[in-house]
Amino acid sequence: MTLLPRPRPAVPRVLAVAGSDPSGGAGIQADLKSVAAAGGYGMAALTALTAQSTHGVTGVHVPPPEFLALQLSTLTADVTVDAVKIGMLATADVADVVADWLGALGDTRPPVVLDPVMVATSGDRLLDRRAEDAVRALLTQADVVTPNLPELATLLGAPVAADWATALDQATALAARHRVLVVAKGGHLDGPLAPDALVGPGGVLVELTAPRVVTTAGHGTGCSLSSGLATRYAAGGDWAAALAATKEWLTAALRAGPGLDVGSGRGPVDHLVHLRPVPVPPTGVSSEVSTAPGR
Ligand SMILES: Nc1ncnc2c1ncn2[C@@H]1O[C@H](COP(=O)(O)OP(=O)(O)OP(=O)(O)O)[C@@H](O)[C@H]1O
Ligand SMILES: Cc1ncc(COP(=O)(O)O)c(N)n1
Repeated sequence: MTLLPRPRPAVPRVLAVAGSDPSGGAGIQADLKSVAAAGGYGMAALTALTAQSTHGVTGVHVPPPEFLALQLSTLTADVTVDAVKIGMLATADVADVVADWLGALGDTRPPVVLDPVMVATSGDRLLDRRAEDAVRALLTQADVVTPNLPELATLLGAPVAADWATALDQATALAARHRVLVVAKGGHLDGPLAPDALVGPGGVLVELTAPRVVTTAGHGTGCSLSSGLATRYAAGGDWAAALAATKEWLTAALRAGPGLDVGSGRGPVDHLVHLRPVPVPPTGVSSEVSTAPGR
């Protein structure tokens, strides 16, 4: 669907449709900080509550899906939403509510970044296995999808990529199948670099490489990347530029995470690193724009 042109707001109003992480590292708590760090105004409609610490998830509570529908309709009857980030969806019924809401907006729907959260890094499931088809169906209503490597493999129905070249091939196949832009993320690979790429049906549009940060404080990087991307796109209207700026910020936030001293497990990144009194050193992120016609 071709979306109606939208004005570029000075302060984008960005809605996260996602789950709650009381430890503040992932989920809507991370989204709100990430949106603020990118200069946006953050809003949140909760899909699910988790009981969670830096050590993992001990419980998930999903409120009635109709209540999510009410959150979404009440909010959007009043507030203009400049971009949407979708995170944890928990169940097929919840995913269907989001699909119905987006469908009803038609060509007035805002740009959508879908982070297809399936399993927390701690290994705990955040999406019912039976809901995978419902998340796949949502791809047609997203502008960009930001799967990690296991999520990319699940969405495609392929084995998990063990190297970056395979990840890029899988991202291209997913982009072509669903006519969506894909951010391939190399956070789960080993090696000295953490590559990401914006990929269209014709291949890589832009590839970004950061030195891998050696840290235990990497909780919520996926949530933070997707909401930062949605916010910067709403402000600037350019996915590649939005991804590059978000990667730069996230790399600095990852480096600064241990300084927060939150929990004894996998701690959060410092979303607000640029507000700290210590100057942020150069991150070493480099980007390479492809000449291939990606989309
Ligand atoms: N150790 C690291 N050093 C630098 N960047 C990283 C590191 N780990 C992850 N990233 C970056 O963080 C973002 C999220 O990547 P990742 O592949 O970890 O996604 P994810 O699994 O969805 O995140 P999460 O762990 O929050 O679920 C990407 O931009 C990735 O390159
Ligand atoms: C509510 C919620 N949403 C998303 C994640 C994924 O983040 P991570 O993979 O870093 O655990 C999470 N742990 N909790």
